[in-house]
Amino acid sequence: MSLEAIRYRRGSLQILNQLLLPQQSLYEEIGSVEDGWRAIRAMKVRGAPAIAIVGCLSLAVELHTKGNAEQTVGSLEKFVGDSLRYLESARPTAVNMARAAQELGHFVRQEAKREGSTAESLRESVISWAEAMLDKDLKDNRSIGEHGACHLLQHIGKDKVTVITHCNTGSLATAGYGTALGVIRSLHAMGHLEKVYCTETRPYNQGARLTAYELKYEEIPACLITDSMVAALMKQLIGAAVIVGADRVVANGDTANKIGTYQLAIAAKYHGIPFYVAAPSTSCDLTLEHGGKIVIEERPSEEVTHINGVRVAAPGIDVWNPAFDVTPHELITGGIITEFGVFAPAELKAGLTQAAKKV
Ligand SMILES: CSC[C@H]1O[C@H](OP(=O)(O)O)[C@H](O)[C@@H]1O
Repeated sequence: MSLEAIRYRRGSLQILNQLLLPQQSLYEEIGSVEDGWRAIRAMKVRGAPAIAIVGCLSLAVELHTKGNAEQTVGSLEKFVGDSLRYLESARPTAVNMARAAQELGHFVRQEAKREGSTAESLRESVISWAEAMLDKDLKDNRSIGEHGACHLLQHIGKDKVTVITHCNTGSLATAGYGTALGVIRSLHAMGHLEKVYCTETRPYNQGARLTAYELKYEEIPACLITDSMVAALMKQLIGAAVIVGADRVVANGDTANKIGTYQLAIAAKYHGIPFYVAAPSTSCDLTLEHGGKIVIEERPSEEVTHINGVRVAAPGIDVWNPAFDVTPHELITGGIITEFGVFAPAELKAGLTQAAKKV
């Protein structure tokens, strides 16, 4: 069984504090929307899908444990709407929390208008909606794993595939199994994975601290490299592919992902290595026509100048610390792997629109 970033039962939400991994494996209670916002902002929990799931479940837990008899349908509807907008503000780039806020907000407005709706029935509906996100994300990730593994085997032309991946897109970024790491898990389970090279992913070190941890935990053949080693590695690889996750894939296929993804894509293009993005449709935002519209989160300079609280940079030096960059769709040469299948960037919008009609 893979690691659990999120532990939930009705009335209780715990998150694995990822700032402490791999040295310490400690779960923390999330008892309210405020707790959820703080944990997401501090990156105790991170990863586009996990952010949305923890955000919505923090609301579910607060509704279950602090809901009161004085609440009316109107006051509850307002509380849910205000809470969702607040949770969206924790981190702006990943679209999943914003999508969940929009969809859950629409659901609540519809439920509130329903004949016979009560505060209790509305509270129950919101909690169930949030709880359903866990199973859906896990199901989506297994489908992404299957579609991605099959596509790679058909197109890489080798019985065993070597994969380069960036950041963390596994069970620690989702409800389980992972997106890009889900494809890696599927290739490994099918006996078609040669090796995974995971980048350390400065400055938060999701690769060295989280992806390496997941891969070693499951004894998946892996090798850790620094971000600066990627091009030199690519020069010597045969039968390789790059698979990364996404925080926001927009209508033309441009993709916001962890800082460093863009240069990985440039190096892959130069070396003729197919570059894939693995993302559920919940990480796609078809309302934005291109990547120039994506807001890129900038984080505290201490994340660059310090590691585990120890200063590694000269005092007083200026720092630029964007958490993400945008990879243009032209560099996503392998395709975009979703739970509905693998799409070329130009096919994504039509493919997801068509798939959504069948759901
Ligand atoms: C399946 S997670 C997608 C995405 O989220 C990560 O960012 P962060 O660790 O800052 O939340 C990274 O960009 C992953 O690729």
